[in-house]
Formats: sequence, structure tokens, C-alpha cells
Amino acid sequence: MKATSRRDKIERTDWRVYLIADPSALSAERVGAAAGQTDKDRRFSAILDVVRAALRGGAGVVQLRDKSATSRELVEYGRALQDVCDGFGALFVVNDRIDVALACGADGVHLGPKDIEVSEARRIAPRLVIGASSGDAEGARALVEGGADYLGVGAVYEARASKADASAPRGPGVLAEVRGAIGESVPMVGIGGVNVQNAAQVAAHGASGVAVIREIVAADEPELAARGLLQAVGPAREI
Ligand SMILES: Cc1ncc(COP(=O)(O)OP(=O)(O)O)c(N)n1
Ligand SMILES: Cc1ncsc1CCOP(=O)(O)O
Ligand SMILES: [Mg+2]
Repeated sequence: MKATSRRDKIERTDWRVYLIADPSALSAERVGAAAGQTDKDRRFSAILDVVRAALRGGAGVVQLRDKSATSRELVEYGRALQDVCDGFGALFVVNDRIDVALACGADGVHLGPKDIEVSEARRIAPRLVIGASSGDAEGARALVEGGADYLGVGAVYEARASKADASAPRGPGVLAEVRGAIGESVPMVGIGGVNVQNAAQVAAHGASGVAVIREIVAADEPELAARGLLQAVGPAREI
């Protein structure tokens, strides 16, 4: 996203549909049909197509999450995705890796409990948008106090097909608890097993938006999937 400051980026972002671009969720058919010499080339070409489609459908944030790519590949993929997101005015975030986020000029980084701490990341990279994962109200408050710019809260529903070590479903009530604890200080997206059927429930419990892997990456028509989520979430919250 082309914007002057971190705060500007956070405020200009449409948080309602947050795509986690994880190539491991692509169907074999989509990878097989994509352009490229090697399987890795085809996987990245396929995920780029999915990202473009989701952005056309209204996704406002894209995260690169590829647990099997090398550091070099991540930087190459990240540069390409940042470029695509810039074209749509969307925010681009790298999962786990602050070094990769800085190297590819990403807008931000998403950090979980096994990644570098938010306060450390803030010290190293004052201009990066920093997202953090949370599963409860107390942890969420600490993350915001530590400098997190937005939160990913879950797993709201069953998500272990996409993330083997995801928590058991916490239910949408966790979103209301976290929102109660952090107030309107930062955007918060609900994550884990979110789909077009339950997205409205996620929003109704105080989330600014929904973060999804399978619902878009594994969809036959990712553009329609993103558009459906956007409609289900409804009008954007103030935060
Ligand atoms: C938006 C968003 N929320 C939560 C997560 C999960 O992050 P983490 O707990 O670090 O797990 P991995 O995704 O790294 O396996 C996320 N990636 N994005
Ligand atoms: C990365 C992540 N963090 C918590 S659940 C999850 C996976 C979400 O994937 P899906 O949207 O396919 O359930
Ligand atoms: Mg992580």
C-alpha cells in the first residue's frame, strides 16, 4: 500500500477480508494449470493468481504464509506480492519473518507466540505494521500494550486442516471477550475455520474482519469467495 506512515496504512486499510496466501492450500488442479517450469514456480504463479482474484473481489489485506519456502524464495515472493497489493491499495504482510518483511519492503509482519516478540519487532522496525496472534483477552491486552497494530484472534472455528497446531475451536465468544479487553484501540480479525456461512457471526462478535486460508485459496472462484465474505461481514467498522 502506498501511504505515508504506518498509522496512515492502518487507517486506510479495509480489514474486512484478510487473505492468508498459503500455497499449501491450493488444489492440485489449480497448481497443475498454472504457468511455470517447476512445481514451485507453478505453485507461486497459482497463488499470485488467487491473490489477484481475491483483491478484485475486495480483499483489503494479504499475508504471505509459506512454511516450506526458503528465505530467498520468501523475499522474491514477497516483493511480487507487495507490488500486486500496491496496485490495489491493499496492505501486504509477511507471516513470521521480520527479516523477510524488511528485505522485500513489505508493509508489515504478522507475529505469533513462537515468533520474535512484538516489542522487539517494534524496536527493530518502527515503520512496519505489526500484527499479532491472540487466543484470549488477557494476552490480547498485553500484545496491544506491547505495540501490536492489529490482532488475529482464534482459532474461532475448526482450523486444524490448515494449521496442524491450531487451538481447538474457541467459538465466536472469544472475539467479544478480546474486543471487550482492548476496546476500539486496534483492528482485530477473526481466524480459523471462517467461511461465508459464519463470517457474519464473526463480525457480530466485534471483529473488524475475517482472516481466511481455505475459504479463498481452495475456492473454485477466489474472486467470488472474497466478494461473498465481504458481503457477509457487512459495512466496515470504525476500527
Ligand atoms: C491474521 C493472522 N492471525 C493469526 C495467525 C497465526 O499466527 P501464528 O500463531 O504465528 O501461526 P502461524 O500462522 O505462523 O502458523 C496468522 N498467521 N495470521
Ligand atoms: C493460520 C491460522 N491461525 C489460526 S487458525 C489458522 C488457519 C486458518 O485457516 P483456515 O481459514 O483454512 O481455517
Ligand atoms: Mg507465526
